This record gives sequence, structure tokens and C-alpha cells, in this order.
Amino acid sequence: MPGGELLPFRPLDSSGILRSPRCLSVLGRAFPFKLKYQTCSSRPRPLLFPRRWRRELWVASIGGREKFLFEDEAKFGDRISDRKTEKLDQNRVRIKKNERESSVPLKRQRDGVSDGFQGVDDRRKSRHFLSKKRFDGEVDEEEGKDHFFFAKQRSEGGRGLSERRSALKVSGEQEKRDDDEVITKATGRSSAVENESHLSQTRFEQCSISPLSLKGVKAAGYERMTLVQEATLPLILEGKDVLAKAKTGTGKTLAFLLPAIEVISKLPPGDRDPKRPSINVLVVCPTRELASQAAAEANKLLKFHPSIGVQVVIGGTRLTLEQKRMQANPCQILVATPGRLKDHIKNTPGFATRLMGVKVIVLDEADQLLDMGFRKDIENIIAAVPKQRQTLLFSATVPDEVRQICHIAMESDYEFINTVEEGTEETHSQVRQTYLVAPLDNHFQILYSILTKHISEDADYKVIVFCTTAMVTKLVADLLSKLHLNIREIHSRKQQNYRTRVSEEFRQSKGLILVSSDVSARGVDYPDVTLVIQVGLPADREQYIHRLGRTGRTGKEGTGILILAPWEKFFLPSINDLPVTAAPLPPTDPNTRMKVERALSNVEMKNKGSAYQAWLGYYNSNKNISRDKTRLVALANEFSQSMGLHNPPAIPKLILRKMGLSNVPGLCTK
Ligand SMILES: Nc1ncnc2c1ncn2[C@@H]1O[C@H](COP(=O)(O)OP(=O)(O)OP(=O)(O)O)[C@@H](O)[C@H]1O
Repeated sequence: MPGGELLPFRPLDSSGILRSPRCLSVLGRAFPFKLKYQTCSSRPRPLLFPRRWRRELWVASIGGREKFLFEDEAKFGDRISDRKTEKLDQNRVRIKKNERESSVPLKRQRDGVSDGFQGVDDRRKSRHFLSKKRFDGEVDEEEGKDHFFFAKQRSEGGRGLSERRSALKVSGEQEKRDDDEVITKATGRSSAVENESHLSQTRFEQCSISPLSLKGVKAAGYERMTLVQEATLPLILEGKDVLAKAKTGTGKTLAFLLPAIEVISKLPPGDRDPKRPSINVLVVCPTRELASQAAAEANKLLKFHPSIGVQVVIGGTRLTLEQKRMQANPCQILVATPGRLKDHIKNTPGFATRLMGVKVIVLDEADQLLDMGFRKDIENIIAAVPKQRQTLLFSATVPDEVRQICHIAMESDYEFINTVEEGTEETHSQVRQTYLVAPLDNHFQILYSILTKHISEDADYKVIVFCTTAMVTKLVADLLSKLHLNIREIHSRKQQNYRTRVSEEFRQSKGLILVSSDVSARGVDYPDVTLVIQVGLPADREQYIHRLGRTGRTGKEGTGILILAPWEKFFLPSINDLPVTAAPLPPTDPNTRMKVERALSNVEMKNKGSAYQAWLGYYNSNKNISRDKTRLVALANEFSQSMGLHNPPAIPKLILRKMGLSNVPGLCTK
């Protein structure tokens, strides 16, 4: 978590009531969506923030002195929208209840909001199913075993494509045809530009999985196992806890789903009550898109297992709908995002009991889930499942710190499977990576030039442009639409049904650009992405790798471009072990510049103001930049100028105070 220790948000007093009308209107501007959710406009009256909300508002402290508002946009946005749907559900229940109990005095009905929250607090108090066990974060001395797993094909994988193609020729045309057929079946695309270094020589029928699972695997179009699947399957079937690291797009989802399904299919009949089956496999994913995708993959594999069901529970959808769905179609595999899972543990009758049947828990994108942003939720979830279980942690990046806290979830004798050979890159060799360094003022123009060039070169283009925050994503999407590019945007400030629709459209399409915040950075499997552009500083090395990993999946080729300002070059040493090379700047063309400037002048001022504030917040949470506040503001004002503004947008004084930016020269306040 950038920015250090987390402290409660200041303006809320201990009772959670915001009394100052001034604060309220300021907060109203800062978090309009939050106040909208509360169905309170910026009318100056006391506003009750429930206790659980107060935990969502943070002030971070650097070096114990400077305090500023910290917002993890993706997570925060998801949380707010979760609360919104949950609140709607509560209101519906309340209305029904009030309809039934028409004798309840009107005054009490009107006070329903606080009653409702009280009810939730009461429910929280009665969480007898949560153990008292605490995790103190101490490093376990006895680490698990490490397996740097190099299948015998690895050396082959290191070869260039042409060499690989001739190797295929030597080994016979028939084999090549077989392989082509497999890849075409699995991906719907020809293997002409595919590298197979992620695939092992082991076929699924060679491993000990049930005939029904094998049929499912074959029907999904998979023939040979990927390296990570080959390495982890026997260990998981043996009952081991496994931490697995494998490059992006190399089939980690199937690597944990397949053995998990096997575990369920081998459960004795006594453990399987068809009317109210317990949840046997719990998969936790950091984002909704990823959870839906994992559930879809599970459904594919379960095609011939009619008695095993899978359900997904994610924020942004109605809790009651999910409750009904789980009742109507009980499942043994549950895929969930942490926030919504916690809601079900608290609010869904019988859910906690069903969780006591968990035999396998999977943390997908484990390093992110075990990071500070999710850690508490994960600890609570782990406390809600039995101690006697198997734990699987998967990710493309496993920083040392994550290995040190693995014991939060796993037995000390867990196995560490690493399919990324030490000394080799964590990214794919078939993905060409470059970076450009240019003044902020030129970034929009450079982005536009790169996109138009790419589109002209590849009619089947499919591009993801990653931006630093949700509001900057919105701004860039607005700008590129005004430049008549075929754009979709996705970020945490969009409604879940919109996110699902756009995500599905992008999965199916070609000739489309997705402008995204980090909600698409990890795990999302969009086939055939041709180019990934990262504009501005990635949150860290891991995020750079995951974002880049949206292209070059399953051996396909791809390109990654990182656009930095000169003062962001400090990021480059953190990726200097990756094959990232400097690229020349696209030629400056006065016509393009004019076009971009004209489009910028048509972008709504409100969006520019929100982007400016979000930009300032994002870079203020980066230690390297926020150290010198005067410089930070000067840089933010460069960003403002790059949006075509002569004066920077005004920011509420309270927000600036929380950011630790009061009285910093160069800022406009309101
Ligand atoms: N054995 C296999 N043979 C061919 N394709 C496979 C195989 N296993 C998985 N795939 C395909 O590979 C693609 C990537 O899989 P998946 O999304 O699980 O990758 P990942 O390693 O989890 O990526 P990330 O690190 O980005 O989360 C999917 O489209 C999946 O269908």
C-alpha cells in the first residue's frame, strides 16, 4: 500500500455523524457518488455515515506527520457500489416489512435508515462463526519448499519463433497439424504467430483425472497441459498447499479449477447433500471481472459433471438476487470477490454453515489479495472456513513480501511452484516492450499518434490503454472518442452492468480500444490483444507486468508501450531486468497537435477538474513524488496545462488539507 499507515478519516466524529454543513458540501463535491448513495444531496444537515463506511475513508500518514486523503480507487469504487446495492436490498426488505407491519408508527418508518444500520451492527456482533484467531504478520521461519519447475520443453520455449517453426517441421508435419488444430479449437485462431513455450508435452489424458473432467477439458479444446498445470496438478491432487507463480496468460485458472473439481468429485457421498450442499471450493478473486471469468471457466470444465454447481458472488449486483440464486441452484464451487463474500457471511442465513464444508480455498492473484488493501478481508474469510483445508495461491508475480506472509493462509510445509526460471524474465519473450519519455504536455498527442499508427497497421487491432486513476481514464476515453477512435471505457466508477457489458464486448471484438483503469490490470483474459499502452506511472513493477500481460497470452505475439514523463523515469530501474527498450518519440505533426488540442477543448470542464484532482491524489500517494509538495503541485499544473487549461482547476480546501497540500503554492482552492 503506497502512502504508509492507515488512519481513520478525520471529519467524521466517533459516532459517524458529520455535523458541519461546510464539511458536508465539501465532501459532497469530493464524493458526489457517496452522498448520492446516501440519498443525501449537499443539503446542510447532519449526515450519518455507518461505521462500516467510516472504515472505507482513509487518511494515510507519511513518516507519522503529513496526512492526506488516500483513495484506492478501484477497491473504493467497488465498495461504494457494493454498499449501494446492499442498501437498495435493505430498503426493499424494509419496505416489504413496513407493508406487512402497517401498524408501525410512521416516525419509526422514516427513521428506518439508522435502524437499518443498527440491524447490520447487531448482525455483525453475532458473528459467532468467526474465530478469534488473529494474524500478527510475523514471518514464519519455516518456509515451504521451492520448486523452480523447468519442464524439459523449456529450453525449446526459449528459442525464436522461426527456429521453433523449423523444429516443428523436423518433428513432422502431422504433429504440427495436430498442434494447429488444438490451438485453433481452443482459441478460434490460427497458430501462425504463436509461441508454445507455455505448453508442456503432457496431455491431459496422461494425468490422473476423472473421465468426466477429462471430457470437459477436451470439450473446452485443451489437449496439452501448460507448464503450470503440469507442475501443480499432482501436488494439489496429493492434498498439498501450493503457492504457484507462472507468467500471465498461461492457464493458471484451469490449474486450480481442475484439481479442485477432482477434490469435489472424490468426496464421499455422505459429504454431499444434494438439497443444501456445502460449499467445497471457494475461489477468491480481487475483481468482479476476474471472478466472473473464473466462474465461466469452471462452468466449461463442469460440462459433464451435472451434480457439481458453480456460482459467482460479486459486488455491484443485488445481494438478495444472489441469495435467491444460491438457494435455487445450490453450488459446491463458489467464486467471489472479498467484499461481497464478507457480506454473505454476515447477512445470508445458513451461508456460514455452508462455508464450513470448504475443502479447498483458492486465492487468485494471491499477492494482490494478501497486500494491505485486501489483507483484513482475507483474514476474515480464512477465519470463516475450516482449518482443515487445502489452500492454493496463484499469481504471475510473487514478491518476497508475499512469500513471507503466505503462512496467513497456508500450512508451513506448502509447496512453492515457480515456472519462471530464475534469471529469466517474468514477461513473455514474444511481447515487444518499449518505453517513451516525453514531457506531459505531449502525452495526449503521442498517445493519439501511437493509436492511429497501430490502427493503420493492423485492421484487427485490439488495444488496452491503461491510465493511472478512474477519473483520468474517463478523461482519456472522452478525449479519444472526440478524436473519433472506436473507444470503450471501463473503471470502478462505472455501474457493474455497464462494466460487464463492455468487458464482454471487448472480449468478442476486434477493431476496438479499451481505455481502462487498473480494474482490467490483472487476470482478465481478453483474447488477441495486440497492444497495451500504459500512460503514466504504474503503481509498481508487479502492476506493470500484469497490465502488460493482457497481451501476448497463450503464446501469441503482442506489444507493450509505457509512456512516462521525464520525472517518472525513476520507475525504469524497477523493470530493468525486463526486455524493455527505449523507443523514439513519434514525429511531431502540427496538424495532429491541433486536432488533439481541439478535441481537448471539447472535453467537459467537470471531467478535467475531476481528472486533475484524481491525478494529484494518485501522485501524492507515491513516495518518490510526494516528498516535495511544491514540485508535486507544479507537476500537477503541467498535467492541467496538458488538458488545455491555463489555470489549474480549484480543489476544496478540506481535500487539500487531507492531502497535506494546504497552502502549497500553485494550487487554486474553493
Ligand atoms: N492447457 C491449455 N491449453 C490451451 N489453452 C489453455 C490451456 N489452459 C488454459 N488455456 C487458455 O489460456 C488462456 C489464459 O488462461 P488464464 O486466464 O487462466 O491465464 P492466467 O495464467 O491465469 O493469466 P493471468 O496471469 O493474466 O491471470 C485462457 O484463454 C485459457 O482458455
